[in-house]
Amino acid sequence: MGLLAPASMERIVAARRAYFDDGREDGSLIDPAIYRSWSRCIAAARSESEAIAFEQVGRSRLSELVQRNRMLLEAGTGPVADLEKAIAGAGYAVLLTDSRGYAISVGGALEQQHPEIRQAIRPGVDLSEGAIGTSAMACALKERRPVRVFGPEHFFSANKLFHCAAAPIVDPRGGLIGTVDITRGSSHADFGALSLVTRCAHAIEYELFRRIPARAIVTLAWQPHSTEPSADLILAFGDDGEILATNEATRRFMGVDTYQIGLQYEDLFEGRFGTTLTLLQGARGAIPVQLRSGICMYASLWAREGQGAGLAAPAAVAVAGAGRAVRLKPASVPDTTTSDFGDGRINEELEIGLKALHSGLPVLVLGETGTGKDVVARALHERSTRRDAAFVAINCAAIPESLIESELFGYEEGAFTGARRGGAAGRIEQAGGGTLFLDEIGDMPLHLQARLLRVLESKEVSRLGGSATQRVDFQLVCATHQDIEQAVREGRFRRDLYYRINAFVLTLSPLRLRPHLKALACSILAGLSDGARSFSPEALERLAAYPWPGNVREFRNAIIYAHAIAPAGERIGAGHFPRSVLVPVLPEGTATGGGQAGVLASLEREAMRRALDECAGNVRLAAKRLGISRATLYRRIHSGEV
Ligand SMILES: Nc1ncnc2c1ncn2[C@@H]1O[C@H](COP(=O)(O)OP(=O)(O)OP(=O)(O)O)[C@@H](O)[C@H]1O
Repeated sequence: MGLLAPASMERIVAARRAYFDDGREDGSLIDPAIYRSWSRCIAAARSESEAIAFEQVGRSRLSELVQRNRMLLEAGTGPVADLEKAIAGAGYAVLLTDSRGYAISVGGALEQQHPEIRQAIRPGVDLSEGAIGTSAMACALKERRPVRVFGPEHFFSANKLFHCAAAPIVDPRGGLIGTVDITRGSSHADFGALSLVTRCAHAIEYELFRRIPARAIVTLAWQPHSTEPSADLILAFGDDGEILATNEATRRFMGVDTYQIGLQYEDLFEGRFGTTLTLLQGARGAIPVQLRSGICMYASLWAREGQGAGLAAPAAVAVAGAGRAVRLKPASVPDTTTSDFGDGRINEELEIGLKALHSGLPVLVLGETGTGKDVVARALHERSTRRDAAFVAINCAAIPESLIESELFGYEEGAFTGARRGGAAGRIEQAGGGTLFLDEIGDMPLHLQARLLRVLESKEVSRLGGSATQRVDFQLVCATHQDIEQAVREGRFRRDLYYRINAFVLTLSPLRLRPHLKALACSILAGLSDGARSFSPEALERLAAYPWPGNVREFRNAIIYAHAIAPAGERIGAGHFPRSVLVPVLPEGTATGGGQAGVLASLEREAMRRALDECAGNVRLAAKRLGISRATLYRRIHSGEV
């Protein structure tokens, strides 16, 4: 059917009779979506000659509808006004419906419509298939695609006056949230109606994208110079490269349920998120990126109002009232400068860690992946006397071994092929006066461990290819998820360096062993919603019952997800969490081994099975989603536990 000119009304009327009298279908004349709708109406024992009442909900239901769909209404304001302007001369009324088919905003050329149409197009009228039979909005909602419905294509003869076209509106997480529809009493020269509603729906979807508290919104295109966002794939990334949202085109193109929690940049692209982001920030236009499937595309930062280029600066933007943008605290990064870290024991240890740093001793932070080692390192810096100087973080596992030496120690001009003219300072030099954070120090190559030890002991650094030394003064924080004592025993980590960096060890326990999960959940939610939202008691119970193999990272992502999908103004309930979190809570002692440990083990197995299920058996993706290593997941599968 697509965007063809309307078929003549007589032929449509004849095709309708052929269906109603003999069940014959003509898919070349009538959209199969309409046949499917007719068949549902017949199955519901409706008769085409029934009278239809376009009933409006009462005032309090209407204000509830408006409140529940506030986000859609706000995002729709601009695009709908543009659409109304574009079609003012063509006599169309324009309306938005919610996901159930209730009209939530109406406008356009209402006064030009027949009284029957005006009666239907009022806010709060139920325009779902169950109420008014086949219509463009009902078909668009059912089929998740734009649909046009001419007069006699409506199931009820009483609606043959209406000629309408509607397109579904999908939110950035893939949820169907409503439709935009144009309706009028004449079918004359209806070219372009479908295309117009489709463009308006896309414009609303882009508006919704703008409101995501993302670290970066990236568009992908085939050519380096594409400027038309509607042709692009769009992805929103969180601070750690987690995928917060994608548009429908991306979901279809990537063939993955990208709005499911847990997918990271690295699951879809070659290379690391941090590196790509740095390149994007430095680039004037698009940069080439490679998908894991081998396909090459061009990525650009999506410029958003009031922001440079697709970067949600340190502060995120949310919307208050009628489209007014307000600044919030960073969406996901805890406020590390306050004394409350969401956990009493960690707060106390941080205080001791600070004293160690102030006495010139290093701090070593240990913990499983995602427990917050990076956050703790930053908190130490921000609360220390050196907070006004640089915080220089280097991830020893992320930098190729061939580059780590020059990264850390810097180099002189001519030190190696490609060395910059004038040389470059290393990260250690850059940390002068401030804090050097060596993340994943357990992965540092042995030969560099010796050099690092010399720097720590002498407080002097010499650049690669140079002989001069320079005094450096920094406070040192290191972190690793490795069992570093084991690494020392196995000779993978130098014992002398270990003793040099472990003056004070701050161990972050896995989330499943922390007693204050609910308080942490509330503090993360307060940061996201500026204190405006809360959890239901069941939601808090569910959070406390899940084993969180991905630790705070997975926990925080689940809360961001629930905050995004729970309707505005509603408390966050257990049902708003991602599927993987909704594991059944087993009564104590029912799992193998009995007792709390047995229950935890059983929940862990359940979480692993679910993750494997949701990732269609892809162990790499499932391990990533769970925040555990691939080797661990393979081991659990092969041992028959999962
Ligand atoms: N106390 C906290 N409150 C809110 N969010 C937190 C807290 N601790 C950690 N997070 C969040 O959890 C995520 C993981 O934290 P972080 O990167 O510090 O963990 P990590 O232990 O360094 O992980 P990895 O070993 O994988 O690098 C981050 O997005 C961080 O913002």
